[in-house]
Amino acid sequence: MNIEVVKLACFSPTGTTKAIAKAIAKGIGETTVEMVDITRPEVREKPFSTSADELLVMAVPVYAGRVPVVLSAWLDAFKADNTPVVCVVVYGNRDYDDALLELKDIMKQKGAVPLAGAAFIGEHSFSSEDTPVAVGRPDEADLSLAEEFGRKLADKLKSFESIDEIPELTVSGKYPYKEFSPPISADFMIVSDECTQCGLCAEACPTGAINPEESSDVVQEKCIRCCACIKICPEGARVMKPSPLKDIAVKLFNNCKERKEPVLFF
Ligand SMILES: Cc1cc2nc3c(=O)[nH]c(=O)nc-3n(C[C@H](O)[C@H](O)[C@H](O)COP(=O)(O)O)c2cc1C
Repeated sequence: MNIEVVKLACFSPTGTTKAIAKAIAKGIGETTVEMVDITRPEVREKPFSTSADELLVMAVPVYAGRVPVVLSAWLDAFKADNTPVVCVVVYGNRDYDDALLELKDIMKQKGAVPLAGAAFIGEHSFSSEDTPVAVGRPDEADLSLAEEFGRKLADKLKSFESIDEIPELTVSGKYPYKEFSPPISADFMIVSDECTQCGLCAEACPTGAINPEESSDVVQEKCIRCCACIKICPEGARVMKPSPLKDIAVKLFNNCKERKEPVLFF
Protein backbone atom coordinates (compact mmCIF):
# COMPACT_ATOMS: atom_id res chain seq x y z
CA MET A 1 0.00 0.00 0.00
CA ASN A 2 1.22 3.46 -0.83
CA ILE A 3 0.80 6.13 1.77
CA GLU A 4 0.98 9.83 0.90
CA VAL A 5 0.77 11.35 4.35
CA VAL A 6 1.31 10.21 7.92
CA LYS A 7 -1.03 11.97 10.33
CA LEU A 8 0.20 12.02 13.89
CA ALA A 9 -2.67 12.79 16.26
CA CYS A 10 -1.57 13.00 19.84
CA PHE A 11 -2.78 14.22 23.21
CA SER A 12 0.18 14.86 25.46
CA PRO A 13 -0.08 17.30 28.38
CA THR A 14 3.38 16.45 29.77
CA GLY A 15 5.06 15.59 26.47
CA THR A 16 5.89 11.88 26.82
CA THR A 17 3.22 10.67 24.39
CA LYS A 18 4.31 13.25 21.84
CA ALA A 19 7.95 12.13 22.13
CA ILE A 20 6.95 8.53 21.39
CA ALA A 21 4.67 9.53 18.51
CA LYS A 22 7.45 11.58 16.92
CA ALA A 23 9.96 8.73 17.24
CA ILE A 24 7.48 6.36 15.55
CA ALA A 25 7.02 8.88 12.72
CA LYS A 26 10.81 9.17 12.33
CA GLY A 27 10.97 5.39 11.89
CA ILE A 28 8.16 5.39 9.33
CA GLY A 29 10.28 7.91 7.38
CA GLU A 30 9.97 9.19 3.83
CA THR A 31 6.44 10.52 3.74
CA THR A 32 5.03 13.89 4.77
CA VAL A 33 4.22 13.97 8.46
CA GLU A 34 1.38 16.14 9.70
CA MET A 35 1.20 16.65 13.47
CA VAL A 36 -2.27 17.19 14.90
CA ASP A 37 -1.66 18.14 18.53
CA ILE A 38 -5.00 17.58 20.21
CA THR A 39 -3.54 18.67 23.55
CA ARG A 40 -4.59 22.18 22.56
CA PRO A 41 -8.29 22.80 23.34
CA GLU A 42 -8.80 24.86 20.17
CA VAL A 43 -7.46 21.99 18.01
CA ARG A 44 -9.98 19.62 19.60
CA GLU A 45 -12.76 21.93 18.46
CA LYS A 46 -11.92 21.42 14.78
CA PRO A 47 -13.30 18.38 12.97
CA PHE A 48 -10.69 15.76 12.10
CA SER A 49 -10.89 13.13 9.39
CA THR A 50 -8.50 10.84 7.56
CA SER A 51 -8.58 9.14 4.15
CA ALA A 52 -7.50 5.84 2.65
CA ASP A 53 -4.17 7.14 1.32
CA GLU A 54 -3.05 8.30 4.76
CA LEU A 55 -1.59 6.47 7.73
CA LEU A 56 -2.83 7.60 11.13
CA VAL A 57 -0.78 7.30 14.30
CA MET A 58 -3.17 7.89 17.19
CA ALA A 59 -1.32 8.32 20.47
CA VAL A 60 -2.83 9.01 23.90
CA PRO A 61 -1.73 8.69 27.52
CA VAL A 62 -3.45 6.18 29.79
CA TYR A 63 -5.69 7.79 32.41
CA ALA A 64 -6.99 5.36 35.06
CA GLY A 65 -6.46 2.44 32.72
CA ARG A 66 -8.54 4.00 29.96
CA VAL A 67 -8.44 6.48 27.07
CA PRO A 68 -8.67 10.01 28.62
CA VAL A 69 -12.32 11.04 28.96
CA VAL A 70 -11.43 14.60 27.91
CA LEU A 71 -11.02 13.24 24.36
CA SER A 72 -14.51 11.70 24.12
CA ALA A 73 -16.17 14.50 22.14
CA TRP A 74 -13.24 14.85 19.73
CA LEU A 75 -13.07 11.09 19.20
CA ASP A 76 -16.84 10.97 18.70
CA ALA A 77 -16.61 13.51 15.90
CA PHE A 78 -13.58 11.88 14.24
CA LYS A 79 -14.16 10.08 10.92
CA ALA A 80 -11.81 7.77 9.06
CA ASP A 81 -12.33 6.46 5.55
CA ASN A 82 -10.54 3.11 5.60
CA THR A 83 -7.40 4.64 7.06
CA PRO A 84 -4.78 2.26 8.43
CA VAL A 85 -4.17 3.26 12.04
CA VAL A 86 -1.44 2.61 14.57
CA CYS A 87 -2.87 2.76 18.10
CA VAL A 88 -0.41 3.91 20.74
CA VAL A 89 -0.87 4.35 24.47
CA VAL A 90 1.72 5.74 26.88
CA TYR A 91 1.43 4.94 30.59
CA GLY A 92 3.26 5.84 33.77
CA ASN A 93 4.78 2.47 34.70
CA ARG A 94 1.71 1.24 36.63
CA ASP A 95 -0.44 -0.45 33.97
CA TYR A 96 -2.27 0.36 30.75
CA ASP A 97 -5.15 -1.98 31.62
CA ASP A 98 -7.78 -1.74 28.83
CA ALA A 99 -6.71 1.58 27.27
CA LEU A 100 -5.12 0.09 24.15
CA LEU A 101 -8.07 -2.21 23.50
CA GLU A 102 -10.46 0.71 23.99
CA LEU A 103 -8.46 2.91 21.61
CA LYS A 104 -8.38 0.15 18.99
CA ASP A 105 -12.15 -0.39 19.32
CA ILE A 106 -12.85 3.35 18.97
CA MET A 107 -10.66 3.56 15.87
CA LYS A 108 -12.51 0.63 14.27
CA GLN A 109 -15.90 2.20 15.06
CA LYS A 110 -14.73 5.36 13.35
CA GLY A 111 -13.82 3.58 10.11
CA ALA A 112 -10.07 3.15 10.60
CA VAL A 113 -8.31 -0.19 10.16
CA PRO A 114 -5.93 -1.07 13.02
CA LEU A 115 -2.56 -2.07 11.60
CA ALA A 116 -0.53 -2.25 14.80
CA GLY A 117 -0.59 -1.18 18.43
CA ALA A 118 1.86 -0.36 21.18
CA ALA A 119 2.04 0.49 24.86
CA PHE A 120 5.03 2.62 25.83
CA ILE A 121 6.09 4.05 29.18
CA GLY A 122 6.41 7.73 30.09
CA GLU A 123 7.29 9.49 33.32
CA HIS A 124 4.17 9.44 35.45
CA SER A 125 2.22 12.71 35.41
CA PHE A 126 2.10 12.57 39.24
CA SER A 127 5.85 11.97 39.53
CA SER A 128 7.78 14.65 41.43
CA GLU A 129 11.16 14.99 43.12
CA ASP A 130 9.90 13.36 46.32
CA THR A 131 7.72 10.74 44.59
CA PRO A 132 9.59 9.92 41.34
CA VAL A 133 7.92 7.37 39.03
CA ALA A 134 9.43 6.36 35.68
CA VAL A 135 11.62 9.47 35.63
CA GLY A 136 13.32 10.06 32.29
CA ARG A 137 10.98 7.77 30.34
CA PRO A 138 10.75 7.56 27.45
CA ASP A 139 14.52 7.15 27.51
CA GLU A 140 16.91 6.41 24.66
CA ALA A 141 16.02 2.71 24.62
CA ASP A 142 12.28 3.51 24.46
CA LEU A 143 12.76 6.04 21.68
CA SER A 144 14.92 3.76 19.57
CA LEU A 145 12.34 0.97 20.00
CA ALA A 146 9.62 3.43 18.91
CA GLU A 147 11.67 4.29 15.83
CA GLU A 148 12.21 0.60 15.08
CA PHE A 149 8.45 0.08 15.50
CA GLY A 150 7.91 2.82 12.91
CA ARG A 151 10.26 1.11 10.44
CA LYS A 152 8.48 -2.23 10.92
CA LEU A 153 5.11 -0.56 10.40
CA ALA A 154 6.20 0.98 7.13
CA ASP A 155 7.45 -2.42 5.92
CA LYS A 156 4.26 -4.12 7.04
CA LEU A 157 2.13 -1.60 5.22
CA LYS A 158 4.14 -2.01 2.02
CA SER A 159 3.55 -5.77 2.14
CA PHE A 160 -0.21 -5.27 1.56
CA GLU A 161 -1.75 -4.59 -1.84
CA SER A 162 -4.94 -3.23 -0.31
CA ILE A 163 -6.48 -2.35 3.07
CA ASP A 164 -8.63 -5.51 2.97
CA GLU A 165 -5.50 -7.62 3.39
CA ILE A 166 -4.72 -6.19 6.84
CA PRO A 167 -5.53 -8.97 9.33
CA GLU A 168 -7.51 -8.38 12.53
CA LEU A 169 -5.24 -6.88 15.19
CA THR A 170 -5.18 -8.39 18.67
CA VAL A 171 -4.02 -6.24 21.59
CA SER A 172 -4.18 -6.85 25.32
CA GLY A 173 -7.10 -5.65 27.40
CA LYS A 174 -10.44 -7.10 28.42
CA TYR A 175 -14.18 -6.56 28.41
CA PRO A 176 -15.88 -4.92 30.14
CA TYR A 177 -13.24 -2.19 30.21
CA LYS A 178 -11.87 -1.15 33.60
CA GLU A 179 -14.53 0.85 35.43
CA PHE A 180 -13.91 4.59 35.70
CA SER A 181 -12.52 5.50 39.11
CA PRO A 182 -14.36 8.15 41.14
CA PRO A 183 -12.92 11.59 40.33
CA ILE A 184 -10.00 12.68 42.53
CA SER A 185 -10.33 16.17 44.02
CA ALA A 186 -8.78 18.81 41.76
CA ASP A 187 -7.80 20.80 44.85
CA PHE A 188 -4.31 19.29 45.08
CA MET A 189 -1.93 22.13 44.32
CA ILE A 190 -0.42 25.19 45.90
CA VAL A 191 1.12 28.06 43.98
CA SER A 192 4.03 29.60 45.89
CA ASP A 193 5.41 33.14 45.89
CA GLU A 194 8.03 31.99 43.37
CA CYS A 195 5.33 32.35 40.69
CA THR A 196 6.15 35.22 38.30
CA GLN A 197 2.77 35.07 36.48
CA CYS A 198 4.66 34.21 33.27
CA GLY A 199 1.53 32.48 31.95
CA LEU A 200 3.26 29.28 30.76
CA CYS A 201 1.02 27.12 32.96
CA ALA A 202 -2.15 28.62 31.48
CA GLU A 203 -0.76 28.06 27.98
CA ALA A 204 0.13 24.43 28.75
CA CYS A 205 -3.24 23.59 30.29
CA PRO A 206 -5.15 21.35 27.84
CA THR A 207 -8.53 22.47 29.11
CA GLY A 208 -8.01 26.20 29.62
CA ALA A 209 -8.57 25.79 33.36
CA ILE A 210 -5.97 28.34 34.48
CA ASN A 211 -6.47 32.11 34.41
CA PRO A 212 -3.54 33.49 32.35
CA GLU A 213 -3.57 36.69 34.43
CA GLU A 214 -3.58 34.93 37.82
CA SER A 215 -2.08 31.44 37.82
CA SER A 216 -3.51 30.39 41.19
CA ASP A 217 -7.00 30.90 39.79
CA VAL A 218 -7.93 27.40 38.56
CA VAL A 219 -11.41 26.35 37.46
CA GLN A 220 -11.61 23.09 39.39
CA GLU A 221 -14.35 21.60 37.21
CA LYS A 222 -12.14 21.96 34.13
CA CYS A 223 -8.94 20.54 35.68
CA ILE A 224 -8.15 17.01 34.45
CA ARG A 225 -5.22 16.53 36.90
CA CYS A 226 -2.76 16.08 34.03
CA CYS A 227 -0.09 18.06 35.93
CA ALA A 228 1.13 19.82 32.78
CA CYS A 229 1.10 23.12 34.72
CA ILE A 230 3.29 21.68 37.50
CA LYS A 231 5.81 20.23 35.06
CA ILE A 232 6.12 23.29 32.84
CA CYS A 233 6.59 25.87 35.64
CA PRO A 234 10.15 27.23 35.27
CA GLU A 235 10.16 28.38 38.92
CA GLY A 236 8.88 25.13 40.43
CA ALA A 237 6.16 27.30 41.95
CA ARG A 238 3.34 24.77 41.54
CA VAL A 239 3.55 21.84 43.92
CA MET A 240 1.23 19.13 45.15
CA LYS A 241 -0.11 19.72 48.62
CA PRO A 242 -1.29 16.99 51.01
CA SER A 243 -4.41 15.71 49.21
CA PRO A 244 -5.94 12.50 47.83
CA LEU A 245 -3.92 13.03 44.63
CA LYS A 246 -0.68 13.35 46.62
CA ASP A 247 -1.60 10.08 48.42
CA ILE A 248 -1.90 8.40 45.01
CA ALA A 249 1.49 9.82 43.99
CA VAL A 250 3.04 8.32 47.14
CA LYS A 251 1.35 4.96 46.48
CA LEU A 252 2.59 4.93 42.88
CA PHE A 253 6.11 5.76 44.09
CA ASN A 254 6.01 2.84 46.53
CA ASN A 255 4.40 0.31 44.17
CA CYS A 256 5.67 1.09 40.67
CA LYS A 257 9.43 1.04 41.09
CA GLU A 258 10.08 -1.94 38.84
CA ARG A 259 10.84 -0.88 35.29
CA LYS A 260 8.20 -1.94 32.76
CA GLU A 261 9.05 -2.40 29.10
CA PRO A 262 7.11 -1.34 26.00
CA VAL A 263 4.93 -3.94 24.26
CA LEU A 264 4.29 -3.97 20.52
CA PHE A 265 1.37 -5.65 18.74
CA PHE A 266 1.35 -6.48 15.04
C1 LIG B 1 -5.43 11.46 35.57
C2 LIG B 1 -4.29 10.53 35.24
C3 LIG B 1 -4.47 9.17 35.33
C4 LIG B 1 -3.41 8.30 35.03
N1 LIG B 1 -3.62 6.95 35.08
C5 LIG B 1 -2.59 6.10 34.80
C6 LIG B 1 -2.78 4.68 34.84
O1 LIG B 1 -3.87 4.17 35.02
N2 LIG B 1 -1.70 3.89 34.66
C7 LIG B 1 -0.44 4.40 34.46
O2 LIG B 1 0.52 3.63 34.39
N3 LIG B 1 -0.25 5.74 34.34
C8 LIG B 1 -1.29 6.60 34.49
N4 LIG B 1 -1.11 7.95 34.37
C9 LIG B 1 0.21 8.45 33.95
C10 LIG B 1 0.26 8.80 32.46
O3 LIG B 1 -0.36 7.81 31.68
C11 LIG B 1 1.73 8.91 32.01
O4 LIG B 1 2.45 9.71 32.88
C12 LIG B 1 1.88 9.43 30.60
O5 LIG B 1 3.23 9.24 30.25
C13 LIG B 1 1.50 10.89 30.48
O6 LIG B 1 1.50 11.27 29.13
P1 LIG B 1 1.86 12.75 28.62
O7 LIG B 1 3.30 13.02 29.04
O8 LIG B 1 1.76 12.65 27.16
O9 LIG B 1 0.92 13.69 29.27
C14 LIG B 1 -2.15 8.82 34.65
C15 LIG B 1 -1.99 10.22 34.56
C16 LIG B 1 -3.05 11.06 34.85
C17 LIG B 1 -2.85 12.54 34.72
